[in-house]
Amino acid sequence: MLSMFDPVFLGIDEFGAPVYLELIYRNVLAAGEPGGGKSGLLNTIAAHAALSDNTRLVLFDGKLVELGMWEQVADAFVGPDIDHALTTLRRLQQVMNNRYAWLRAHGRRKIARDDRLSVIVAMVDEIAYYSATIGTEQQQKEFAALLRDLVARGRAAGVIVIAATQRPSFDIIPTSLRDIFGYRCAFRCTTSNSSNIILGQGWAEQGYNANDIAPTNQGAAYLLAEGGIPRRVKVAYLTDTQIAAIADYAAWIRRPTGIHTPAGTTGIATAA
Ligand SMILES: Nc1ncnc2c1ncn2[C@@H]1O[C@H](COP(=O)(O)OP(=O)(O)OP(=O)(O)O)[C@@H](O)[C@H]1O
Repeated sequence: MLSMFDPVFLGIDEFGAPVYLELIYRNVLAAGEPGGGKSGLLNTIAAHAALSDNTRLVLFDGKLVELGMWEQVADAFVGPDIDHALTTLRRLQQVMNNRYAWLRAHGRRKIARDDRLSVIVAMVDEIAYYSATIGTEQQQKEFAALLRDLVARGRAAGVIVIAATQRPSFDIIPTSLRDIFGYRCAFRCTTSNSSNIILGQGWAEQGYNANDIAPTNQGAAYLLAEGGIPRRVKVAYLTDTQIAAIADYAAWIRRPTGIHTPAGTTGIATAA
């Protein structure tokens, strides 16, 4: 089986060579204008996660349909409900805290493949929906604070955050949040400033400008990995039929195994 400890196939670079991401111990921020291809990236990562051993998905999708096809393999699927989103994030925070207590007790700093602790992949499509659109201001602030905490502290505890937004502005992605994402992926942006908000100040002026991506080139993006130089990529795209087939197969390989008996019976056959 695949594992989240293995590199995740993302797509191809401008020379047609495959691009892989080491997602374990890292987070991904994807942003760009509507229709740029962010959901394609999320679905490609979700497919790897769904097919991965010992991996749990926690999905936040205000539109229901972007990540909806993975619901059957997700531990939690949060739709347009801020209370559900907050409860789920608080639970993730608790899991993260418990894991840090466990790591400390074992004199360790981060989880490893052999620990057999599950990797938790939390995906949010779209950040702004929960942090600026639904709910009260206090709920939105709590959502932003919990998400930031997961991004900042989750990595070593095996919690990976993949978050997307079509609003690359300072109110949705403040610099302090952006900078703690190990990978940033800028799909087509309407302005150079938006591109800089995703990748970092100054990249557009050096020629790495997501505003230059043609509107017809969906799935094309600049990918920046920690400390590197943005790289032009074309993200792999799964059609709805392919996603449905992968999700079905993932549900099958994740099915409960062993012998189950109906409630109230012993499961031992008795002579008539
Ligand atoms: N990598 C790709 N290769 C080819 N076509 C793509 C690719 N990514 C996206 N597309 C096309 O662009 C359309 C919009 O893509 P997608 O839904 O991923 O954009 P988005 O950025 O998530 O939009 P939104 O912000 O509205 O959710 C898709 O329906 C598909 O037709």
